[in-house]
Amino acid sequence: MAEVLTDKVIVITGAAEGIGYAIADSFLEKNPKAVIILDINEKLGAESAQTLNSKYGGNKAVYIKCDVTTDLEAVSKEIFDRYKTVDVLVNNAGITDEKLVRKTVALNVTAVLEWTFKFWGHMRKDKGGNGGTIINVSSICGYRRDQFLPVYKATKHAIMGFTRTIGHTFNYDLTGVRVVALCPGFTKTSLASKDRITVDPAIIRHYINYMKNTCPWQNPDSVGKAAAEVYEKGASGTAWEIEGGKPIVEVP
Ligand SMILES: NC(=O)c1ccc[n+]([C@@H]2O[C@H](COP(=O)([O-])OP(=O)(O)OC[C@H]3O[C@@H](n4cnc5c(N)ncnc54)[C@H](O)[C@@H]3O)[C@@H](O)[C@H]2O)c1
Ligand SMILES: CCCCC[C@H](O)/C=C/[C@H]1C=CC(=O)[C@@H]1CCCCCCC(=O)O
Repeated sequence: MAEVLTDKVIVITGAAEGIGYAIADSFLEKNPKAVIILDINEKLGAESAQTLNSKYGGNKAVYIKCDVTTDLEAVSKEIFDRYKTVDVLVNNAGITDEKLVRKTVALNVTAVLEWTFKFWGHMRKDKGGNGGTIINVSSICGYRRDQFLPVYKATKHAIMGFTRTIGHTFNYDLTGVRVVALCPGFTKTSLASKDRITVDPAIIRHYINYMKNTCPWQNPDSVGKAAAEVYEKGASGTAWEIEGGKPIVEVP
């Protein structure tokens, strides 16, 4: 049976812009109780919540300033105190920076694991929780093979292994918490904009050709809609590709 977002309390990390914002927008269409936007960008976070509230009414979008690499304890406590029950967590915040290995691993991997465990603990039916869903944003870089972005690829592969294990049927049957991965292809956001390229200069020419000739780009809205579909039908431990705005496909 399809899961529904109606009346759910949803937390999305890195949702001030880009894919996280598009997921917030698409989930608000389904009439949830609240969508909590966590982001380090205070100005954009507040503006984004305001834009979404103007669009949907009801002040359901709420911005809380948060660096997911340092603020887990304080912010999760604030959320649990205020809302009592959280039904959905989307671990979306992420970066590509091939030069800052520790920062990239801290955000793309360590934070995702720690936020998952905190909310998994809160949601676990066998520990008195109500069950729930955790969506981890990986990437096509979580399973594709090419010569680019080794650091970023390592982090997104890690998210695939983690999600498939913690979301394994055994763990789902034990806890009632669903954990799934979303794997977008190239999506027009700040993360993928050329002025932020940190790729080795020796391969940059190949990278630009690759981007020009091989990459079906999509808008963040396609990923937002895909996330709602994955929420509705994705079994625990599965991963879903969304590339070029085409229909979602389960990653084998
Ligand atoms: N854009 C793509 O092509 C693409 C493709 C596949 C997967 N992804 C993944 O999607 C996710 C979102 O990427 P995007 O393209 O929307 O990026 P983006 O840069 O447009 O947005 C990322 C958001 O995360 C926030 N953020 C950064 N560090 C943070 C921190 N420490 N704590 C809290 N918030 C923080 C930023 O302020 C920003 O609002 C990432 O995990 C990325 O790896 C992106
Ligand atoms: C050198 C890059 C070649 C691209 C090959 C790679 O398989 C593709 C990666 C993008 C597709 C989905 C993503 O998450 C990825 C987002 C790409 C963002 C690129 C930003 C590069 C940077 O800022 O260092």
